[in-house]
Amino acid sequence: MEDEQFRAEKPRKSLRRLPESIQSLLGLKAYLTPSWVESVCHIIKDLPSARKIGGSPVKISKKMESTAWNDAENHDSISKLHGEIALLNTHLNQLNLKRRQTLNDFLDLKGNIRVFCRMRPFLDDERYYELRSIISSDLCSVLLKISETKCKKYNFDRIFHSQSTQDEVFSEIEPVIKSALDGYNVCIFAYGQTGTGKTFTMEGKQDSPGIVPRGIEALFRQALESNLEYMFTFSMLEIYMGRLRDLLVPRNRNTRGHNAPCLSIQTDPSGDVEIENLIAMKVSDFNQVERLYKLGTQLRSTASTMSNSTSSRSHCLTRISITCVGVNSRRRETSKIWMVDLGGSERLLKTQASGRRLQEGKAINLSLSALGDVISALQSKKQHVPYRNSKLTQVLRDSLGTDSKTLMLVHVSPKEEDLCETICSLGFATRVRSIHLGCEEPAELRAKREETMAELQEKLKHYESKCQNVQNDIEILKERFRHSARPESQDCRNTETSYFSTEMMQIDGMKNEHNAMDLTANSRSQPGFMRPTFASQRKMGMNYHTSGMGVKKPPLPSKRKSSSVYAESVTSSVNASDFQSDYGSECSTATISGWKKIVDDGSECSQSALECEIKKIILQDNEKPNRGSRTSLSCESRNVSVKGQTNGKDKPKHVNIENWLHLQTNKKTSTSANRTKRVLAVPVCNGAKRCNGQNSSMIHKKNMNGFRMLNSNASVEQNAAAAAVDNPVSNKAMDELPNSFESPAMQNSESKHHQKSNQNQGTAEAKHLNQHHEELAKSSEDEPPIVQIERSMCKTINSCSENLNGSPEHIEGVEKPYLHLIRSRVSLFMDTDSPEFNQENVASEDTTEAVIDQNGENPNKGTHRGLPKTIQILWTGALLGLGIQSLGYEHDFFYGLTF
Ligand SMILES: Nc1ncnc2c1ncn2[C@@H]1O[C@H](COP(=O)(O)OP(=O)(O)OP(=O)(O)O)[C@@H](O)[C@H]1O
Repeated sequence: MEDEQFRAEKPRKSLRRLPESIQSLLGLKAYLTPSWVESVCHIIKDLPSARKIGGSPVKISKKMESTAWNDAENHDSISKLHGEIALLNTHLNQLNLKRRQTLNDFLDLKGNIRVFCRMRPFLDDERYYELRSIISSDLCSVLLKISETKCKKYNFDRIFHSQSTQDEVFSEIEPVIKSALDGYNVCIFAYGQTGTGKTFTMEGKQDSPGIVPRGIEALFRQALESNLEYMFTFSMLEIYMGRLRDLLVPRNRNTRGHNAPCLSIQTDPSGDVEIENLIAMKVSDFNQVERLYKLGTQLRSTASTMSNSTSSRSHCLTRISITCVGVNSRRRETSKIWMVDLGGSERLLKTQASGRRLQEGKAINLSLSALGDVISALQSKKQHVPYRNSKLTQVLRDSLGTDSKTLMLVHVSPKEEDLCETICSLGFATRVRSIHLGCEEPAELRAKREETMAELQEKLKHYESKCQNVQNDIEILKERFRHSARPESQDCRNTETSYFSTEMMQIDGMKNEHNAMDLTANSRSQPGFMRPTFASQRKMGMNYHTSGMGVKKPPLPSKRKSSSVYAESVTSSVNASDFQSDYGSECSTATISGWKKIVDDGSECSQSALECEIKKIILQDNEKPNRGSRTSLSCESRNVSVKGQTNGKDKPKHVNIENWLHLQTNKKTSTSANRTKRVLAVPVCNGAKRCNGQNSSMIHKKNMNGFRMLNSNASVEQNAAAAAVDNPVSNKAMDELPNSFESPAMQNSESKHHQKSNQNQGTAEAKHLNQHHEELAKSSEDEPPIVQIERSMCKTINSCSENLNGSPEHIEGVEKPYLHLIRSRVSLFMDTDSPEFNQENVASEDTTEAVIDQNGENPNKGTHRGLPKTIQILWTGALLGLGIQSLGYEHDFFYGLTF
């Protein structure tokens, strides 16, 4: 019996171990012959399953049995948990739908366009006036003391008196922020006279943050609490004197702002507005937004006025776009919140502004008036809404209307001397409310409305707490799920990609940048008439950042792109390291229809998606959205995009905001260096001494050459700037550079500072320059002969130039007349022949432009044109002569020539 049992056990044991043995042997397969490996593989394939050996079920050991049982149990519990989570999610979605509906009803009753009034307190230096405040208020009305005997009452949706806190103000704002998450466009304005606290309300102070930081914080918090996955992008722009300017791109004064891509407003047939070329940075936490916002506010146009030392001279618009795909109950797939700090309204007669301040004031007043017209038309449900009357209303077109929520905070000053402005502001508010004095809502109706609103508010609270409870349950289940799930399933979960790829938005910027560079490069190789005009270059952002050369270029997008070109640009992935771009374009509304198509099939784009880069649709190859799987993904992947900020595994591949901010900081610090670029065409490169001579025009040309050779080197720019200090022409050019944005005071101080530092650096930099020439010459061994000739010539010129004062006639074996010839030749090489200097030539286009700017014509024009041909002819002739001589035909040749 025992023997039988032993015999029966033995093969079973060895059979059980067989797969393990073979597997371990397979580990050594690198060392075994291929035929052996093949035969072993066949054995594995032919091996009967563990359960059936010899036609009858094999007895499974207790341990295996219990493991299998555990596995099955585990599997059951996991699938049960999965089911429960899915069920709760469905329930949560239903609750959310009800909550959304209730909130919307509540806001509808409150009014989709509401006007609040905020009274500024007396500031420390105004305490003297305190007793003579002209304004008093209750909850919904303001009483303005016009004279000793006359008062005027203005009604609002809510009044914030002078002691109201930022918290109180935000309590009215918070519901509309929720509404934005639900897919409604929201617009919040701060309106008022200069110095009445608009920026204080919107931005706030460190200890009392305003609507923008609170709103953004609330957005992220609410997104976190929700079971949906959101993607946020941040943009900031200003409207200054009727022009749009991206506040996330520092302007370059030297190119008159031409390096920044032109922002243009696009509206699609459905009425959605997009701003072409506006940067939309993907943000996933409050910190990122805060830093971007700081960058934007630093770049905003402000100036000191009689009323406010840091008066905003433009309208500052902050936009948060919220995208949530696959939730049908949401009003829109992408909604946006605009938070607008309007420029201060002012009575120009009173401020006695002149010049630029006057123009700014006029522009602000005009656009405010247009805004008033639009809101008033919307309130009174007019057929025609005059959106087109100003840039401000064009930009906000889709966020001002019955389908969106608009809040306006009108700010007033309590000072008696500001009475006229206060009357104007309150008059504006009345017009915006479209409720004429005496035509207020009857008390009975109002009471009924308030009653319904209170009911809705209760209902809303109920739904919110229910949603919160369900959300908590889901979290608990998820936690259990995480614990009980096996590593494989966790791996599976980890590989689930978030719908919103981390690169999504920023990469488009890169692509746009690359395309822009590509266009620039291509356009250079095209004949002049085929190149895009300057205006169209700006529109495409082509002349922005020509410095980022050497980047692999995608195909040139044509004006009317074929769908295949677009599909390529949409789906190709971009390396993190490629991120050199610092701007991107936002999808214009023309592309929206195309976008939807791409989201569906990931490869096609309709013809309507032309003229601008598709920003939102650029996904990694492996991250094409799968709409069908959205519901299941949303639950888990939310951790990646919103919650999992600290999750190492889910870290974004690009720290784009870091890059961006770094780039912007660099750009800001290099603004002065850029400025010198524009005067680089002006004399002196090799030492400031040479500038003083009377041959300034000749030296001018020489230094153009020197600059081109080393243009990319920052020290050269400084050197040239140092040289420019000695040259009155260049200084004049520098001072005369038009600056449509910065205040003259700023320009002067910057310019002075710059000149001073350059003077100090001049001599040292000149030495450095020469050293650099030497280094370049040393590193030229592997170069083509033509480049080597250039280098040796440059070297000679430099050494000649250094000795110019000591030995004017004959230097290092080069006679002075030939020196100019060599220089001219070098310049020719650099202009046309040497591929090495192409980049520098690109950058030096500005230089030429600067020279044209100063003198009205290009001094280089025609100077060298005839010379190369003459030299070439002479050189060819000499070679020919030598050849003929060596052949012994010189007599015949010259004899023939005489005839
Ligand atoms: N509610 C308030 N509580 C305390 N200080 C306030 C309040 N409102 C405004 N201030 C102060 O008043 C001054 C002017 O405010 P602010 O710069 O916000 O005005 P503004 O309307 O934005 O002006 P401008 O239109 O010229 O930009 C600031 O010093 C600000 O701190």
